[in-house]
Amino acid sequence: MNYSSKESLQVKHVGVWLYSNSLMGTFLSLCFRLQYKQPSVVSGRTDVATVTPWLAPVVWEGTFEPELLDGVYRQKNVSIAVTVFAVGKYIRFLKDFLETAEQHFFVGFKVHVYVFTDRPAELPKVEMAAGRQLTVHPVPAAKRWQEISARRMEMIQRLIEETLLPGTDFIFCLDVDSKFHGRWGAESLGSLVAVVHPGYYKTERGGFPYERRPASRAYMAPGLGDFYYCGGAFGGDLHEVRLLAKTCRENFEADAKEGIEAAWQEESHLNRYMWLNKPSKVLSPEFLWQDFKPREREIHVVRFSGVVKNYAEIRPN
Ligand SMILES: CC(=O)N[C@H]1[C@@H](OP(=O)(O)OP(=O)(O)OC[C@H]2O[C@@H](n3ccc(=O)[nH]c3=O)[C@H](O)[C@@H]2O)O[C@H](CO)[C@H](O)[C@@H]1O
Ligand SMILES: [Mn+2]
Repeated sequence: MNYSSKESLQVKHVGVWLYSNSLMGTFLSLCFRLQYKQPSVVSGRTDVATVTPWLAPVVWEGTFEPELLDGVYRQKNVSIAVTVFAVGKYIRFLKDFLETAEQHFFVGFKVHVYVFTDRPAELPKVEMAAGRQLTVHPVPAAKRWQEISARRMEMIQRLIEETLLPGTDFIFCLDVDSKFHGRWGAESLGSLVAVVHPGYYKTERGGFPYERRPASRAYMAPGLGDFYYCGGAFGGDLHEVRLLAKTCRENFEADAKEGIEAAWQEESHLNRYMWLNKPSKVLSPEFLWQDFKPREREIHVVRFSGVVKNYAEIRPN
């Protein structure tokens, strides 16, 4: 072909413009390297809902291309923080949690795990891949498990404000009494991310274990509610999660001053928050299953699951 000098200048300008646009650059370079199934707007999973009424994706196996997503976010060099609390006897769950995270959680990404524990001497030794690290934050022991679970919000808020901002892109806050069994990667990233609780994803909203006393700041009136989200896994970008943690913590403390503790502590406050501030991405119960529950038809992959435990033996009260 014979371009005139004017034409070739235009072609060059278009090229420069494309490559100066980082997102476009990402997609162009991915297109050259990646082979994946052609997306379709008329076929896909039909056994589950893949979008909420406020147009947030609901993430299920079969709704995303793992390689494509990893490629998009790896080029952005994103960093991910994880908080996990292992207070009292719950330190026993940490080894499996960390080992399985190495196998399945954001493999190949920059991951920094923050462990909050009163037993730093009992920290398990787990080898971590390059780009992954762990920091221990000592916390006091507690007399009541409700206190531990509720105090998490305060510590997450402080960690974000004092250590993570600015510099870290995303954070996930996870229960320790759980293991990873399958991929948990870039498909989970979003500004405010909630996980649908595995125990209530087919329940009518009237049956959700929300806080039902109007005196509590976690109150949910009958007839309201989207999904029942779990307290054992949530996340998002640092600003959104800071606001969530701060709000839940303030509401929890204001309730406590009036002698009221929500039915499921911070989980109740989180549910109230997510009702008022809709999550930008909803993760299906694949992202927090429970080992004691038989696998259901629509669960094609269990990514993360709570282990069976003897509450009376491991909790302080
Ligand atoms: C699947 C799920 O969503 N689980 C939620 C549910 O819990 P679970 O029954 O799974 O609660 P849990 O006993 O796992 O406690 C929540 C978390 O608090 C920490 N911990 C608790 C007790 C203790 O002695 N030491 C300690 O470190 C630990 O990280 C644990 O994973 O209800 C709790 C009530 O508030 C929380 O909302 C949990 O997130
Ligand atoms: Mn748990």
